[in-house]
Amino acid sequence: MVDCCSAPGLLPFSQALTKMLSAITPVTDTEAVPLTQALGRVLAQDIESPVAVPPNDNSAMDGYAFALDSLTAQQSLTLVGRSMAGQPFQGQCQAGECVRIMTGAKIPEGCDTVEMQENCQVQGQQVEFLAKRKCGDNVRQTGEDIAAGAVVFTSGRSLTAADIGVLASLGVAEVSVFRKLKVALLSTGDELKQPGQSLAPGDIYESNSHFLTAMLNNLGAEVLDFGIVEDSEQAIKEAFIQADLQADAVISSGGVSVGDADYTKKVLCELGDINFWKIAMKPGKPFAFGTLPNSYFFGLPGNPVSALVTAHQLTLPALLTMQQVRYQPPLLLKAKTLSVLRKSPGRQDFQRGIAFNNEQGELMVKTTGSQGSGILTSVAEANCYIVLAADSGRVEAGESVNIQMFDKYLQ
Ligand SMILES: Nc1nc2c(c(=O)[nH]1)N[C@H]1C(S)=C(S)[C@@H](COP(=O)(O)OP(=O)(O)OC[C@H]3O[C@@H](n4cnc5c(N)ncnc54)[C@H](O)[C@@H]3O)O[C@H]1N2
Ligand code: MOO
Repeated sequence: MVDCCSAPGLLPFSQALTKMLSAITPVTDTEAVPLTQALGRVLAQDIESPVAVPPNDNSAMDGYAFALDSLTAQQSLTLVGRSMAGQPFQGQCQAGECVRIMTGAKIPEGCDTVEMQENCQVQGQQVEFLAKRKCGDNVRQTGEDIAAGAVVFTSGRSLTAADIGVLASLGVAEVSVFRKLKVALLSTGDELKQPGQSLAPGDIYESNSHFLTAMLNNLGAEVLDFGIVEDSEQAIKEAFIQADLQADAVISSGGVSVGDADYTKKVLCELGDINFWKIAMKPGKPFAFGTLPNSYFFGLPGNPVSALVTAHQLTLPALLTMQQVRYQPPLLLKAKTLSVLRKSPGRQDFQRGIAFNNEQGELMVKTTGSQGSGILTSVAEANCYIVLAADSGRVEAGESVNIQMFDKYLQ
């Protein structure tokens, strides 16, 4: 732990992230939820498939099922019955015979191949096959998606819409998930008013808790809104104590810099510990991370873009780790920049960009314009970060840069 009153140098972004994630102990309590409530929840069990998917060999086409051996002998087979999805053919298909079959219907005993009806000519009970087929054509094999007993998902997976479909296909009706995180939000600043209130001279509307609530909703956390806290040491202390009693994580914004009304770090030091403060990133330099007696503490800078970027790049991975989700570094893509990107060496930049394909199909990126920490529209207009290494300087148009596409938490 650093002494909060000392002035440490700027911690490189990747070191800050590693330090923070390694300090976190995840929640362990679990609960059972039905599939309808499982989206975005984190699995607390491995899922072993109780069945094969599909459970039977079945047809991929509407047409006729037969044994390929029959067809090599003659091009025309005798129709002996019908197999529908949910109403399989009951008998045994013999050599020289075929069965009318619909997509998804069970392949009859004695058949191994299906021909689509467009390649068949039917006259009475005789079906003529017009094309050549290989054994197994148009047959979906038992267990070709999932074998019975296979481990489909492991604990720590955040469930997506597709995952919920897969679980349903296994017949799983309810899953064990880790409990939701309780996250307290508070915004410090005498100048802040909530939307809907009127502004006095010098006031501004409070925006940080609003996008943070939206991001936390996307994460599936329970938000405890502690509202606006005045710029006084006592008020901030009382709010931190209350928030810490109720939440797993406390997120504040504002008051982490060096101004006369910046009490966040001081109070954190009195009540708990600062793990680190000040990161070599732009925006977001004065981000602070630490612990309160019962919770983790994330001190976001007040500037809205700085608060949003640090919440997304640092607090979110920490919350996911608390929630037992395995950390996966974001995917970086190479894009050619259309714009000149101004940058001075020293901090890792998370500039906001718009990625697109040009007429040649190349991945391009352009800046959203002014990158000031108060220009929140620079994030709203963007679909990606342009990530520039701490030691890099200005980037010329036409150069290749790393971009990180925005993920579901920002959408
Ligand atoms: N002398 C120095 N001054 C500053 C430094 C520095 O190193 N030395 N760092 C700058 C950087 S970088 C940032 S980022 C900011 C962070 O300051 P604070 O975290 O103390 O934030 P505040 O001063 O409270 O507010 C900054 C700015 O953001 C507005 N704000 C605050 N909360 C909200 C909210 N919930 N919704 C909307 N807007 C909010 C506030 O009105 C200010 O305009 O410090 C620099 N200064
Ligand atoms: O870190 Mo501040 O976010 O540069 O404005």
